[in-house]
Amino acid sequence: MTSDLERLSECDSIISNILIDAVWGFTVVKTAQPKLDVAPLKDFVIDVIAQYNYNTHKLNEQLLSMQLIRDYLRRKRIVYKDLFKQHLHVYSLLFHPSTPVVVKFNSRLSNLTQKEEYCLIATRTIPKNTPIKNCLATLTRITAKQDQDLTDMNNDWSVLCSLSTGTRIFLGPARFANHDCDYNCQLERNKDHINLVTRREIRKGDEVLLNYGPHYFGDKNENCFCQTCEDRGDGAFQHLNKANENQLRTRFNSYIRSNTRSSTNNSDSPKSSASSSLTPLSSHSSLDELDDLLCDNDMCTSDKLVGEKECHTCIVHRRIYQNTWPKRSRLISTTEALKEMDASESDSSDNDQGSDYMSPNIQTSKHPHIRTSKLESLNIHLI
Ligand SMILES: C[S@@+](CC[C@H](N)C(=O)[O-])C[C@H]1O[C@@H](n2cnc3c(N)ncnc32)[C@H](O)[C@@H]1O
Repeated sequence: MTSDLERLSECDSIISNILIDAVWGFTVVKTAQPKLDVAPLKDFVIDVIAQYNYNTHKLNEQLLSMQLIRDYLRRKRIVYKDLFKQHLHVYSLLFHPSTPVVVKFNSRLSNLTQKEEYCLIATRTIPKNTPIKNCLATLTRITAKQDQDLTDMNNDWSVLCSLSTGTRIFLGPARFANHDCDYNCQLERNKDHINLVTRREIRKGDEVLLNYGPHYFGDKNENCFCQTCEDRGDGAFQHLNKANENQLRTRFNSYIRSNTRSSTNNSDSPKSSASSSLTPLSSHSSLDELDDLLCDNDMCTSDKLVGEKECHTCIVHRRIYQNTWPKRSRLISTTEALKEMDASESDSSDNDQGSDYMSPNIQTSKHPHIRTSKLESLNIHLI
């Protein structure tokens, strides 16, 4: 019988493959994990996200109506279909214009672990003690045997948390939070999901970081590669200095091997081109600098013009949000724009969207009957 964990991990792989890998050109789903052939559909997926990113329910409807997904779900039991829909929603929320984090490639950690590592980066400042909006995970209980198997497999998408109710695993976008001994977030459970909640203010450009526990990376985290350990000469850095980076890698890899029953597959090794072409995240020294960058890919810096020189991340981001990375605009229908106008007239205090909705490019020529000046004041991009 299929367990909760097997169902959730399959959903997570299929959905990550569609909504992260196909869209951004990443490889968060490794070769051994289940996936569908979404490559031919990636433009369709990006277009659908561009059209419905502000309305997650509609976005899900559109994604679920894709033939590939319908064919895939047709063979599945109802319990799986329901889980898939719920988990799809959790991932679709990442694209909402009000979501304050993005999944990014992390070249620093990839260089150290010699695996392809991703992370969560804040795209705006998030105050202390605040749940990170739309960055959730789904919890599932696991048995002691599954716990052991996952530890043996050193599964990247899993962080185990021993709660009073037993061992559980969380899957969903929050799983991209890496560990740092000086973490800025913690997991908190709400009714259906778990949230990442800030322990201190997280500033725009900062990585969202969790504490996986004191012995996740070996005894007293002696194999931890976090920035804090590097700064303090602790964890994996305690006996070695920067000149011994190769030793560090060898040490981490032998730690991985000693915890791995089945051998890791080829896709676990970092993309050589990606790791060399990406600027380490720590290079964002000032907050304002992030506004000037198109993204954290050094092929795409502020001294280059937008357009043909944009990198893949920027091109896709612009297609989805009509804006430069990491700014998000809304792309909504005229009906909805009018509804928003009425709503804003009746409730001018609703400022939830803040200054992150930035789209001055209202296509008024297509919609001459719309009250343009009001729409402009709402910063709404019409379709
Ligand atoms: C839950 S995942 C976090 C997301 C992961 N970077 C990814 O791309 O899927 C846990 C994995 O991230 C990496 N990782 C996270 N924090 C780390 C740290 N402080 N030191 C070493 N590896 C870390 C390890 O490869 C670990 O197995």
